[in-house]
Amino acid sequence: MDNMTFVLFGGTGDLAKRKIYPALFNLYIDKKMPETFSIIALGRKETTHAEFQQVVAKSLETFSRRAASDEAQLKAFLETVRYAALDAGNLEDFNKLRTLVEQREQELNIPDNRLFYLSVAPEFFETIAFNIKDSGLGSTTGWKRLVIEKPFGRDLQSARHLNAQLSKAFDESEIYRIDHYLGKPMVQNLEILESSNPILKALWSNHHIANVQITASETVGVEERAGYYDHSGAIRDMVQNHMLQLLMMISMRLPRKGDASEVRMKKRNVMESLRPLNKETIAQNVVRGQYAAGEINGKPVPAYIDEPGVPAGSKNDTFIALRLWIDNYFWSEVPFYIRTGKRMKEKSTRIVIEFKEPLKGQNTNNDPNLLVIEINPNEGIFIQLNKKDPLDNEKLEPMRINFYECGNDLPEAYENLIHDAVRGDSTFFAHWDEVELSWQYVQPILDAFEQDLIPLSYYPAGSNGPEASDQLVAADGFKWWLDKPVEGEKAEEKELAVQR
Ligand SMILES: NC(=O)C1=CN([C@@H]2O[C@H](COP(=O)(O)OP(=O)(O)OC[C@H]3O[C@@H](n4cnc5c(N)ncnc54)[C@H](OP(=O)(O)O)[C@@H]3O)[C@@H](O)[C@H]2O)C=CC1
Ligand SMILES: O=C1O[C@H](COP(=O)(O)O)[C@@H](O)[C@H](O)[C@H]1O
Repeated sequence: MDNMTFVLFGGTGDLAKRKIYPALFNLYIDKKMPETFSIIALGRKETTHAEFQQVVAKSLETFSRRAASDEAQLKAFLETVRYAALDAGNLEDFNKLRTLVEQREQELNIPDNRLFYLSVAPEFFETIAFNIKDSGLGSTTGWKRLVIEKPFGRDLQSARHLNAQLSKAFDESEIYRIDHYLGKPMVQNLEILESSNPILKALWSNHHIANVQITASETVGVEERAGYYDHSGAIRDMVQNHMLQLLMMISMRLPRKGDASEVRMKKRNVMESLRPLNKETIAQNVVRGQYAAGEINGKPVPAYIDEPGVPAGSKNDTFIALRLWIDNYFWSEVPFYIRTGKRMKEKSTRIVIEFKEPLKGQNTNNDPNLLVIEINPNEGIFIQLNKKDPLDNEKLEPMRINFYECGNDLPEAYENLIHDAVRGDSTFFAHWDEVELSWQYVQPILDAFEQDLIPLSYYPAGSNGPEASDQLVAADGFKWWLDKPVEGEKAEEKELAVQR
């Protein structure tokens, strides 16, 4: 791994403290950082290097999953950190930053390989990229990389504009767009699961798969983020990026583990094969929801509309369900369902693959075979098969074979992604083609919401979403799998003697 400098814009921010310093530190402890590296943190206020190293120490103490083996190890890590005051719009600050970066490169005798991490509000992305260029910070003889946080635009047009601007300072191969779902260990497992297991590979198509369900449900509400969320909604916050990335990862067909360019091509193929939505089809395929008052874990919670900072009469979407079709050789006729929402019954990100019933029409009443990939908060895989009921020879009953990734000491998404960016592997970052095609796919939905063409369905907080979402799936003869029953509702599924 090349020795390098990690320049962190937004080094005083929430994300830096909660995720980025802990990730860098954990990688350092696990010997996954280059032998010699320099970290330069940036914020607007003046602070000394020593004072800021204590800020980092505090963030590690609070948020790191790993502890230093001794004082010397912690001290050595903190010693890599320097702080500089910088305003994104002030070129002179960038000139001073260049001097500091070069000075550290000389002190540490490392080449001018520079990774610029933009952990700042999106309004600063373009300005910072330009000032990196104009100050000469980006004119390296070594490599340079730009790691950029979400959101990448707020619609197709603004995303295209942002990309065109960034491209003036960085090549596409140098831009690493973070989608933290791509850093989740189970998501990074998806390509391996298909490409290295002949059993699954043989079944991975419309011959055997009846439908695919991708759920990301949360119990939290809008929290203190109404200012952002009310202009974003679940469609921009979750669907355009995380949910479509999960769709690409589960449906791309890789003959073997691919490198970044193969994965990128396969993901693009999926997005190009998505059947576009239009004014005629959109209402049958999209459910827009918003939470009403309800209960989460036995505690009453307010409706979205009554949350602090939410404007009166807001029709913002806190829930989306979608039916999508991938019109290619492998997936034609297989519905993919996506569902995500806030204030739902449980926190769960999972993918359920329902297999076709081979004896369809013969009245077997078997439960279908399922392959379930649990992404969050548990990481695991289970397969549902059928077996004979030992007490009744005539009866079949479902059984589940479970695998759970154990240990709570697994690397976090940010750790995986920062490790990849430092190594120069962009496989698990969102490439421009995918981002553009994702915006292209959701744009008609944004327009329909804007024009109020899709009814807003309300759902009680603590439920599994609006009824319209169940109807979307039921219309094709399916149901959402594994939903926890809500209070007072009869469990549809027999409780299985399995540890879940
Ligand atoms: N926090 C999170 O969990 C997540 C955040 N993100 C994304 O990460 C980015 C950062 O978010 P977050 O850390 O929460 O934001 P914060 O508001 O906590 O931090 C913003 C950072 O930007 C700096 N900043 C503000 N104005 C300027 C300026 N004019 N010039 C230079 N620096 C400036 C602030 O420095 P100062 O000390 O001077 O105020 C601070 O370091 C955003 O794009 C967000 O969407 C993505 C996923 C999750
Ligand atoms: O990006 C975001 O993701 C979180 C959910 O992430 P998870 O890792 O907890 O599943 C979501 O709460 C937030 O609104 C969104 O911006």
